[in-house]
Amino acid sequence: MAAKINSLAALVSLQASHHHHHSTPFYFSPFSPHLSTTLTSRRRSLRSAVVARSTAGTQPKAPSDVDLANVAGQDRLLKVPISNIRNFCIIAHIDHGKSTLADKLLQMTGTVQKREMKEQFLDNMDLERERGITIKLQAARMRYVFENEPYCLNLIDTPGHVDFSYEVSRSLAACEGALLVVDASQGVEAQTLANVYLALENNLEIIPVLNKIDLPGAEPVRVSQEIEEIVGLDCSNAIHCSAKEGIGITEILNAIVKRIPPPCDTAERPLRALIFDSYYDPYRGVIVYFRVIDGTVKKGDRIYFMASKKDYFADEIGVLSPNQLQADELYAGEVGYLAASIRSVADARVGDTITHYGRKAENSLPGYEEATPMVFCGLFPVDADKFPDLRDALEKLQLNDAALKFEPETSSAMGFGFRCGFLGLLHMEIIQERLEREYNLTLITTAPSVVYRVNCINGDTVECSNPSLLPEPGKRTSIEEPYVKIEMLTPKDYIGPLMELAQDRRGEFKEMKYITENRASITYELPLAEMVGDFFDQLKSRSKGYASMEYSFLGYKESELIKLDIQINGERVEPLATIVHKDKAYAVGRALTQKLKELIPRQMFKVPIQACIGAKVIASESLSAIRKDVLSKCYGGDITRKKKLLKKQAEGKKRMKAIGKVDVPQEAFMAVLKLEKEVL
Ligand SMILES: Nc1nc2c(ncn2[C@@H]2O[C@H](COP(=O)(O)OP(=O)(O)OP(=O)(O)O)[C@@H](O)[C@H]2O)c(=O)[nH]1
Repeated sequence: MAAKINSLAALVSLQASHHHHHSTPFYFSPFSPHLSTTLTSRRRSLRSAVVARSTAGTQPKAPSDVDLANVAGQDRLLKVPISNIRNFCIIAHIDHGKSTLADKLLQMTGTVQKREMKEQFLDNMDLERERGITIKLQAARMRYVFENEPYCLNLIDTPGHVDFSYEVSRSLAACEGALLVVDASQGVEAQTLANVYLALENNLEIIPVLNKIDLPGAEPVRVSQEIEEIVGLDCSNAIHCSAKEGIGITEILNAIVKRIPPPCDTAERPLRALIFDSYYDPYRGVIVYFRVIDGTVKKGDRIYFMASKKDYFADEIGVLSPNQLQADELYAGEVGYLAASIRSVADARVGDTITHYGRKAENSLPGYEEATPMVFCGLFPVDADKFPDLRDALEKLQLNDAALKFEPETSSAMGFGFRCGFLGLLHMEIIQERLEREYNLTLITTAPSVVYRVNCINGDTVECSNPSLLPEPGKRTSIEEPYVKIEMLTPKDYIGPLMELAQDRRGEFKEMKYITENRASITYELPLAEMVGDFFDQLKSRSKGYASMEYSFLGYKESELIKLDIQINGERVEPLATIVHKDKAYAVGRALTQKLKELIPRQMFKVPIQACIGAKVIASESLSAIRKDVLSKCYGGDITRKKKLLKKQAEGKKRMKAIGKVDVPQEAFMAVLKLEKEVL
């Protein structure tokens, strides 16, 4: 299964994937409720199976029941005293073995069996699996007996990608401890570091785990030292394990019990439960995943969401084993789910606090944030009739994704579409792909853009994410753009090429430290817009795959930016307009016009292709005219070939956008947009 990652996906995919036979997520997809096409019909049956189970309230006949058969009734809910509850998550860099380890923990505790996991959990997240990343998170409750005492271990999963770092921080806040999994044949990576810092901020007990010790190249001692030096974490009692071979799993389970503290017993206080995930289920409304911090919540309770200020009745509550299993009541320290006929995830956002309507908590839990889109692009259906379908699809996706923003946009070239805002590039890529795959829409996507702040002469500051709406030069005094801080971790051999890359992207060098003899950390500040390119691909290729990186948002800074327009046959093509730094305008203009010349089929007349700044043409190409009919080539020839050609032409036509008199194939847009991202 080749991961279909184009440069855009990979670019920000700080951890883009090469997981061809990636094993894992054992969760079902919160992204899968709206299903279409063959790909998803399997998901539908899975989902209804799960729904049927949890609503029927019967003991489901899943393979895990064989193991749990002797654990009757309430015991299936794993009720234990709070002192025997442990809530933890796993922090790991992509590919270091988080999912393999999670699977093993579930198997060893008899929570799920191997077969069930494959069929039931692994198949659920095609999109995630292809990308080899965990997009969204869920939880699983395990029963583990240690020194004759039953324990309830709640594993809360964290998404691995920086676009979702807010979600990561909320799931960490729902735990008392974390396993820090590091590949003993690799070492600490940038992404791991970022999440370790988040865990430390949340006061989590961190258990270092060195995975893949079965590999001949494993160097657990060296990697332990690396963790001690970089993270400052005591690794004298780090656990050596092989998730694949099942070595060290019992030690990990024992360490979870012994080293991670139990939750505080605050069941008497007014209810406060932290939402760490939610997804929209078309049958039951939003399913909310939460950790009870204080108090208790019962089935039927009238609950109140403190940030969205909405109230609902909790029709159903339960635990995740990892299938949903109904319960009557959940206490402080426990992790579970609830359904309350909530119509949109916006009402039950990650990070919000659930309390009782009748006995409200005084303060909500700290850390709630509104989602702020960082990256924008225009989405237009190739077929104009599909505009209402696109709107419906976006509305449905939004039910499940409070971070997705969109508003209608009209463009003379593209017709009706939407300008959409995303948390980051991976998020954007996921939404685009779901629209195409699950809703069968063929879309033209404009180049992703960041949000610029334009200071106008009249004193106003306007936010602009759409290059074609940038106020005229005469009306503005300056433009500010968002900056990020990036930290790259790399073997010392690649320091040069990576610094060159950052410098090319208008990066400002901040610092370099050797973290071990052979590895360095390099910090730069650079414009976010420069990362909305093939930055990550470049980082990987220039370091032969060895470097990793992490970025965080810094704030806005003034830059010398201008708008670059493209004209085809004298007509401005708005979707191809971009905002570029003035020093790059010529190079970008030249590259774009050349690429367009290659991609636009020749017409019956001569077509000039130009790049302009205002009225000034800075690069220009021209497409010469053709006269010959395409069919003349096989005139008198074989009729099936002729039919094929005609059919191909007709198909090509559908995917064309008329720019004035010129038909521009969608491929040209795509290629140019990609190029823009690369050159910019
Ligand atoms: N040799 C060896 N390979 C392992 C071990 N654990 C995991 N792997 C392999 O490493 C690769 C990545 O493992 P995953 O568990 O998918 O990694 P992950 O960190 O969960 O990655 P994401 O889910 O994509 O974030 C897979 O090919 C695993 O089979 C191990 O202990 N030894």
